[in-house]
Amino acid sequence: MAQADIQTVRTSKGQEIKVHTHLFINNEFVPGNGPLIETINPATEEVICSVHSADESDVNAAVKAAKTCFQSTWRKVSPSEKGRLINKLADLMERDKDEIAVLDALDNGKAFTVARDVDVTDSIACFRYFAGWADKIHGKTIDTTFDKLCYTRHEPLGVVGAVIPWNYPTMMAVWKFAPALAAGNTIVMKTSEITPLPLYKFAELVKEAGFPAGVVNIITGYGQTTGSYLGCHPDVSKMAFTGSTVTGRKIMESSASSNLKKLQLELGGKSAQIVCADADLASAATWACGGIFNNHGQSCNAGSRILVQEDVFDKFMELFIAETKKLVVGDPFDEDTFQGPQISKLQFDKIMNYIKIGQEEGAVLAHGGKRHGEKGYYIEPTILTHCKNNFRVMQEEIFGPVVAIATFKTIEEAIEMANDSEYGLAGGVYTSSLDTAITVSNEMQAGTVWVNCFDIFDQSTPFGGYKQSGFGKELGKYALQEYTQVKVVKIQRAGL
Ligand SMILES: NC(=O)C1=CN([C@@H]2O[C@H](COP(=O)(O)OP(=O)(O)OC[C@H]3O[C@@H](n4cnc5c(N)ncnc54)[C@H](O)[C@@H]3O)[C@@H](O)[C@H]2O)C=CC1
Ligand code: BAL
Repeated sequence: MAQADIQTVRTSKGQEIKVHTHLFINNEFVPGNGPLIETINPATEEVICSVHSADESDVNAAVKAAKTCFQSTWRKVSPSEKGRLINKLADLMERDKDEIAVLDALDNGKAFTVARDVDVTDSIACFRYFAGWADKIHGKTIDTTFDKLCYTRHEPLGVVGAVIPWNYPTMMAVWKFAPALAAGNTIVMKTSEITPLPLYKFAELVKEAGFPAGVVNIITGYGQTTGSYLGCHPDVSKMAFTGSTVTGRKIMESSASSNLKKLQLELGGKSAQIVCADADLASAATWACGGIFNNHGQSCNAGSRILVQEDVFDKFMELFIAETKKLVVGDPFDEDTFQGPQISKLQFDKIMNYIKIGQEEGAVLAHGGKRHGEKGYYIEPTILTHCKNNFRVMQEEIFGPVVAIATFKTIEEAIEMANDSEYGLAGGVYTSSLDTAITVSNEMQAGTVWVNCFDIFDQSTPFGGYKQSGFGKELGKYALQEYTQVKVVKIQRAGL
């Protein structure tokens, strides 16, 4: 398994970056004992480099570092100092924004401009938001009887384990790091084995910012081994997970069979975008197009079902197809690229198969449907119309640039169709009626509802699912509850 830590990687434009490929434990880059994992450039199908992975002994070492640091150091660091360190990390990310974005784009295939201006920019804002919370987390006194003093303390959990997916390699990590650290926890993060590179750059910045050794530990490896060791570890107090519903269940099983660790699961989705006849259709077409095709359709909240009121179906489709035709598919490092390749051959094949399944079920292929180019896992933005809600393409998460469109007659019918799903992550409604907007927002079984917009995030607003899209909230003040536990202290006053 001997491989030097630092490897040089190259973009399609000839830019060279040096990256760490060893595990980051206790503020040091150390070789892993698991198998070397090749990470593939989805735009070229070629190997970028190999990274070390963590076996059980490495996971144990990372958890031990996090536990020791929590007990001996981190819990004694003042909240304002924690906030200062988190802000410092945000400053360093700002300085090295382009380099992190290059690694996000190279490893994941997303457009470099999107990685820089959305993923990394929003991640920096997320750190700054939670840095501000670090010294504002506190309990309260509760009056009970005259002879007692009662108060609550919002205490950290200890060692947090985190497992993240490949669709937002930097942002999904930061959504967990920021509240976990602000609330006073230490953390062991397992990156996706498919996109390990950006977080090793980030690890360098953790050390440079001056975090004590062991506060942040970053490892990679396969889910069924490395991820499972972390999920089963008795010294991990909580697992924060983003990924598939199938894996979410496994993480629950790991918790149940080990120490009943607290869980936060952000899982799959099949979010509906409802287009009402009274909507501004041009605006709806623009938002709905981004709502499904942003990040190549590889978002848990992707608006992958569009429900259109039947009177305006033809007009909406004309506008929606025109918007879709504007999307530039190509090399992630071209300035005007909107959509790069899908993440892997596995995902490419899965998505192409769904396009076939949809047509076999009776959907009409209104746009796209084919591979784009000859090299790389590129798929044309694809529109399937005349779908019924029981079609597999309307019920199953495709996680690609494929939208399934159906029509409805009444708002009640649209709400019923939107809610006829095992998922409940998000949804949207386009209407000019305030009353319809409120009715649909109230009735939709989803953790986020967008009105006359879609896929808008802010670090101050919570995000998380209903039903089989998981539980627990990321972002906003709500996220702090996920990383703290409440203790009540009851003091008997002497002589009373
Ligand atoms: N909600 C979301 O943001 C995401 C949803 N997905 C969905 O999942 C499908 C499959 O994609 P995958 O990459 O296979 O997702 P996945 O859920 O298997 O992988 C996500 C992460 O979980 C880890 N993992 C896998 N098994 C584990 C286990 N037993 N214990 C602990 N960690 C484990 C993986 O190593 C990775 O880091 C996609 O087609 C998509 O539908 C995938 C990625 C993100
Ligand atoms: N769109 C950000 C959340 C996610 O897809 O995982």
